[in-house]
Amino acid sequence: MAMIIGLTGGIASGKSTVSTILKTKGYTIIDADIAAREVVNIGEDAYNGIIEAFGKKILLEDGNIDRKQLGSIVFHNTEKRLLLNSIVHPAVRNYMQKKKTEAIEAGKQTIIMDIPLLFESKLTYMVDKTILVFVDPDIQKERLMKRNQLSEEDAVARIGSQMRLNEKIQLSDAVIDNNKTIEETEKQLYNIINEWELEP
Ligand SMILES: CC(C)(COP(=O)(O)OP(=O)(O)OC[C@H]1O[C@@H](n2cnc3c(N)ncnc32)[C@H](O)[C@@H]1O)[C@@H](O)C(=O)NCCC(=O)NCCS
Ligand SMILES: Nc1ncnc2c1ncn2[C@@H]1O[C@H](COP(=O)(O)OP(=O)(O)OP(=O)(O)O)[C@@H](O)[C@H]1O
Repeated sequence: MAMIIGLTGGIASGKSTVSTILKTKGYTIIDADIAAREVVNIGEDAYNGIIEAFGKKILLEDGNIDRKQLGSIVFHNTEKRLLLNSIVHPAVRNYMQKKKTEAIEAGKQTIIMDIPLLFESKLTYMVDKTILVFVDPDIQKERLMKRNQLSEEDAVARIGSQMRLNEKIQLSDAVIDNNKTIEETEKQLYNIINEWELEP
């Protein structure tokens, strides 16, 4: 029976950093952010839904969604963010479920589902256990600003749109403190893998 692990954490907390380590160890990763990009490709259902809801003004010259523009709208307007979620999340759930079934049929013993909004979107029914990657708020903001070239205001708006860290810590089966070096993070990850006897 495959063990399904939910990997989550606030924006820029280090989920992709941890999932990359897992991938190099041969684990199967199903990434919700990739799913959310796939389902809004030109011609996909969510693509048409976004244009209906936000108008063609959020398209680039080549017809693709202008992510920067859409992000600047939804992270400063809760109603618009929830509207976007209502369009994209059902398609993301279907995509993730399909990939999970494929991985189980392929005989994978452990499947990692990297889902930023695992708790916010109440998706814990999809997984057996959860790992939370966390950082202190000031480090999170600094890393997000640096990685995405965001202003402090935009970084704070994105961080503020997600569940509070202490709530997520309560809900998680294991936590990884990603405030220090990546080597330190790796050690905590290996402890969890050994304790839970996770095989790829
Ligand atoms: C708003 C969009 C266009 C911004 O795109 P952009 O390329 O700037 O960000 P990207 O998609 O890489 O997301 C980066 C991070 O932002 C956070 N985030 C993204 N969407 C949301 C959201 N609706 N609510 C809260 N946080 C979010 C997550 O931590 C995510 O890992 C895009 O994030 C999007 O379509 N969001 C809606 C779908 C969604 O909720 N994705 C999150 C994972 S399911
Ligand atoms: N321990 C660390 N020390 C220094 N920088 C780090 C560390 N962990 C992650 N980073 C950097 O912080 C940024 C955010 O990390 P990462 O992209 O893994 O977060 P994430 O949780 O996947 O973000 P998102 O919510 O956007 O998916 C990246 O630029 C990454 O290189």
